[in-house]
Amino acid sequence: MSIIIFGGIGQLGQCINKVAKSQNIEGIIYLDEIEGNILDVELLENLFIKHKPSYVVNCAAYTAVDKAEDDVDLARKINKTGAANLADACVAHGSTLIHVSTDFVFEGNLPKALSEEDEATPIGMYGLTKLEGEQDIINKMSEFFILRTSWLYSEFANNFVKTMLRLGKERPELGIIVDQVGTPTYGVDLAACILHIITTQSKDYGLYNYSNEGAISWYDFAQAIFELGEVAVKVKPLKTSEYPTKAKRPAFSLMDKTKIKQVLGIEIPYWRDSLKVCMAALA
Ligand SMILES: NC(=O)C1=CN([C@@H]2O[C@H](COP(=O)(O)OP(=O)(O)OC[C@H]3O[C@@H](n4cnc5c(N)ncnc54)[C@H](OP(=O)(O)O)[C@@H]3O)[C@@H](O)[C@H]2O)C=CC1
Ligand SMILES: Cc1cn([C@H]2C[C@H](O)[C@@H](COP(=O)(O)OP(=O)(O)O[C@H]3O[C@@H](C)C(=O)[C@@H](O)[C@H]3O)O2)c(=O)[nH]c1=O
Repeated sequence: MSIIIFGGIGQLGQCINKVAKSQNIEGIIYLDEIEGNILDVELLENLFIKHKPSYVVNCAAYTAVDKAEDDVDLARKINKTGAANLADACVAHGSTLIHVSTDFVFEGNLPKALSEEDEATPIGMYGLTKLEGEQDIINKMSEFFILRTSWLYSEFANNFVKTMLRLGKERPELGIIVDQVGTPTYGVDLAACILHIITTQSKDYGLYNYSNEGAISWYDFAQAIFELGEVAVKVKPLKTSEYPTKAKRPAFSLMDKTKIKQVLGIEIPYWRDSLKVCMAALA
């Protein structure tokens, strides 16, 4: 069985590589943004002819949330058109698409865990273009899994955990937003979920939420990182209004994972347990 990972050297791509190696899963091709440019339709056609993938995993994305506000055209090309190109190629070649999306498709103004049925009304261009990508996939094909995840971190690439560890060592005090609540997701856990879908050859296609368990603020997350990493930095809780950013972010984007647990039989670790695993990998 051949599996292609687009965005294969990004954060999640590297997590999939780690888990696949530990599970001795073979036949996975990891492509970077040049050899697997999801905007190049002819390149995609040739890749699909050559590799005949049973599964295609789309980890490729424009993920710079603030920059996307000014760089909408490129964000839309990668997050919408790129996803649509992969959907077209998957339909033409009979491949199943596993696509990764985000909690930032939600406005985040409701004090409840958001299900797959809840309306998505993004408040930033990153979230909007990711939602457009989801919609194109849903309109073009039926054999897809879309996994919405949130606050992704790992020992690989750039993420909040690694930023905090760096800043915590450089500065005596940090101000961290306390009124944005959601759930961190350890990329290795999400990678295991993706590989579970592939190895079980599930046919329960559709849209699913996946994050770790629990609900915390960015402030809580930073405190836990510093505690587990034994970094002695003072952390000050800030309101969103005290930490202005170009893009608006959801205030409450906790996602309900009932569907993925019940339908796909996925077991989800608690966020702090997974953070400990990541911190050990970083040590
Ligand atoms: N990071 C997070 O906090 C979260 C991420 N997600 C989603 O999870 C998925 C994986 O994210 P993550 O691994 O963290 O993201 P990364 O930014 O680490 O990886 C994305 C990869 O896509 C590559 N890429 C960019 N443009 C193209 C292109 N045209 N063709 C092929 N590849 C391209 C990037 O290459 P290069 O760097 O060279 O541009 C990068 O390697 C994404 O869909 C993201 O939206 C969801 C929630 C949270
Ligand atoms: C660095 C820093 C960030 N923050 C805040 C800003 C923001 O609200 C929050 C997280 O900041 P970051 O810029 O690291 O993360 P951000 O890019 O907003 O993270 C998002 O990325 C995209 C790709 C997603 O899909 C989302 O699920 C989410 O993970 O922490 C502080 O309060 N203080 C700080 O010193």
